[in-house]
Amino acid sequence: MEREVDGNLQENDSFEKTLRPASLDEYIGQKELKSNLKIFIEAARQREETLDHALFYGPPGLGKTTLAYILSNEMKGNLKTTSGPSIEKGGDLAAILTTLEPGDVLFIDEIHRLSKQVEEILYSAMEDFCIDIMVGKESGNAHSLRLALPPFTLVGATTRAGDLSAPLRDRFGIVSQLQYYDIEELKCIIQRTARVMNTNIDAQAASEIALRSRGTPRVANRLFRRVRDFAQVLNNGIIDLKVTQNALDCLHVDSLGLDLVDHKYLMGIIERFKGGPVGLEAIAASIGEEATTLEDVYEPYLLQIGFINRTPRGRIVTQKAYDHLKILHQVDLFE
Ligand SMILES: Nc1ncnc2c1ncn2[C@@H]1O[C@H](COP(=O)(O)OP(=O)(O)OP(=O)(O)O)[C@@H](O)[C@H]1O
Repeated sequence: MEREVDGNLQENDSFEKTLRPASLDEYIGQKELKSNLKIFIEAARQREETLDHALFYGPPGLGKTTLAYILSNEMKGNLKTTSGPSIEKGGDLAAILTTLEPGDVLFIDEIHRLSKQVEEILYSAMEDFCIDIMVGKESGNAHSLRLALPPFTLVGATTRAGDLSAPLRDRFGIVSQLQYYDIEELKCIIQRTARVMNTNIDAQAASEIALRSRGTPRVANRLFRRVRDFAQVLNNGIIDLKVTQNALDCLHVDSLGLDLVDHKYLMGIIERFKGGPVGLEAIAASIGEEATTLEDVYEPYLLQIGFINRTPRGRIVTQKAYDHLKILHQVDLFE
C-alpha cells in the first residue's frame, strides 16, 4: 500500500524534479551542513581541485539527491546518477567511471547496497582516481590493466549508514547526516513549491501542511499537491486553513502526520503487548509486516517524535503516544 506520508520515492512523485532547488542558497534548512559545504566548495574552487567525496545519510526524502545535484551545479560539473543495486558487476562500475569527465559528480544512491567486489573497485577510484581491470581472460593471457580516471567527486547517499563498510566510509572526506526539518523550514519549502507551481497558499494552510509532513520535504510536497486538488474542486482553488484541514483529514493524515498505518503499529503494541517492551519480530508478525519495513519506514519518525522507545528488551510505546491517541495508559488502568 502506498502511503501519502511515506518518505520513500513513489511512482507519481515524478513532479519532484521540477521542484529541486538548483543552488545551496535555494536549499532550505540543514543550516550547519549547508554552511560547511559552502566552505568546502569555495576552498576546492580556490585550489582549482574537485570537491572531496561526500556521503549523506538519513531517512528518505530529506534532500540527499537534491544535494548531489546542487554540488554538481556549484562545482560546474556534470552529474551522473546511479544506485547501489543497479551496479551488479565490476564491469558495470568501470563502464560508468570511464565516461566521467574532469570535475563531474557521480551520485550513487543506496550506496550501502554495493557488492563487495564493486566496492573494492571503488576504493582505488576514490583514492587514486584509477581502476585496475582484468583483460585477456578469453585468450588465456589474463592480466590487469590500470586505467586512469579524471578527477571526480563521488556523492554517496544511504538511509542505512550502519550498513556501510568502514573502508568505504573512511574514503569520504565529507560525511554528513541530514536532519528532519522543523515546521518553519517545511513551511518555507511548501511556500516555495506553491510559487514554483504558480499557486497561492495562505500562511496558516502552509503551516498546517508543515505540521503534518513528518519533518520530510518529500512528504510536504506530496501533501501540498493533494491539498491543491481538494482546493481546486471544493474551494475555487483557494488554499486556506479550512480546506487544508479537511483534505488532510480525508487522507487520514492526523495533526502530527501519523496515518492509519502508524495507528495500526502503535495500537498493535498497546493492545497485544500492553504497550511493550516487545521485540521487533513479534510486532511484525502480529501486524503482518516485514521487520525491516517496520525498522526503516514505520519507526524512524515515531522515534523522532518520542512516541516509541527502543530498549534492549524491545519497543515501548511512550506516554506521549498514549496522550496523542487519547487512550488511557495501562499503568493508569491498574492504579
Ligand atoms: N532543503 C530542501 N529545500 C527545498 N526542497 C527540498 C529540500 N530537500 C528536499 N527537497 C525536495 O524534496 C524532494 C525529495 O528530495 P530528494 O529526492 O533530494 O530526497 P532524498 O533524500 O534523496 O530521498 P531518497 O533517499 O528517497 O532518494 C525533492 O523534490 C526536493 O525538491
